[in-house]
Amino acid sequence: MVRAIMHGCNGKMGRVITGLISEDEGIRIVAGVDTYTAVPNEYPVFDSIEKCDVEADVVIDFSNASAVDGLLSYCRARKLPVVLCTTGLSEAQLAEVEDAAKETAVLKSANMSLGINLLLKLLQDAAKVLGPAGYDIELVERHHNQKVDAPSGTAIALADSVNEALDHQYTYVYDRSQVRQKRDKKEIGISAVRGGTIVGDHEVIFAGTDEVIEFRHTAYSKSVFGKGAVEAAKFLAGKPAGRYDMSDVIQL
Ligand SMILES: NC(=O)C1=CN([C@@H]2O[C@H](COP(=O)(O)OP(=O)(O)OC[C@H]3O[C@@H](n4cnc5c(N)ncnc54)[C@H](O)[C@@H]3O)[C@@H](O)[C@H]2O)C=CC1
Ligand SMILES: O=C(O)C1=N[C@H](C(=O)O)C[C@H](O)C1
Repeated sequence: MVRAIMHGCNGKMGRVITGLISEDEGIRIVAGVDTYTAVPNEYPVFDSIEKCDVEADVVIDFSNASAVDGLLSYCRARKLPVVLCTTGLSEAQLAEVEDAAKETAVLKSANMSLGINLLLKLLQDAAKVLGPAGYDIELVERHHNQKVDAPSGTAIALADSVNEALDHQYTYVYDRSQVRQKRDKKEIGISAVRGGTIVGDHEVIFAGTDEVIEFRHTAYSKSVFGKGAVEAAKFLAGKPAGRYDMSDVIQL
């Protein structure tokens, strides 16, 4: 039985994971961490990771970018594997993730769903044909009105996947309002929509002369992320130090 610490246990995803794990015989939550502690939990909850003294095999993190530095230090010190799902990390934090992975197992993924992880792969084939053919590439993501980071981590991961297939020749443009000029051929425009309870929607558009090809993924419930995170935690427990991602967990 894998013992997990749920970091961000009282947030939207923390609650989804708590529900999923309560019905899973292969894993249990032995402790939670959240700065918001004014709700009852069925496991002990600490208001910071530093205070958590419960033995565990893995941490699942859905919290806030500001909480990730402390979490990485904690996991490094204890050689504790961590499934890092929080988005909006700075460049310095991304470098810190790579450093931490030299000392413990770190699985970082901006999106734990099967669909997005398949899309990351499919897009590379499309980009290799449509990029050189001169198709313009644009990305639109839509999320709920509680989301704090923009663009979404998934949008950046999708753009990175396309750009990797195109030998990293493209730059990303997030805002066209300050310039009066046509788009460059070698750019990927990324737009963010925020509203209501949209769970997560990503559209990748390849626009050519007289034809448009669109790839779209729509999440209808947060469970698709939760299920992937639980599978990732079971996979990562006991793994040696290193960088992992969802392609190590899901057969694609
Ligand atoms: N990788 C993926 O598949 C997915 C990633 N996410 C990302 O996960 C993160 C959390 O998403 P939600 O659960 O929707 O947000 P949320 O705001 O509902 O929950 C975050 C929780 O973290 C807690 N928190 C804040 N600072 C903390 C700290 N220092 N230590 C411990 N807990 C702290 C908050 O009190 C809150 O309960 C976001 O960055 C989001 O983009 C969300 C869904 C899927
Ligand atoms: O904040 C969210 O809700 C989500 N965040 C992730 C992201 O930024 O890509 C993944 C998912 O789309 C939901």
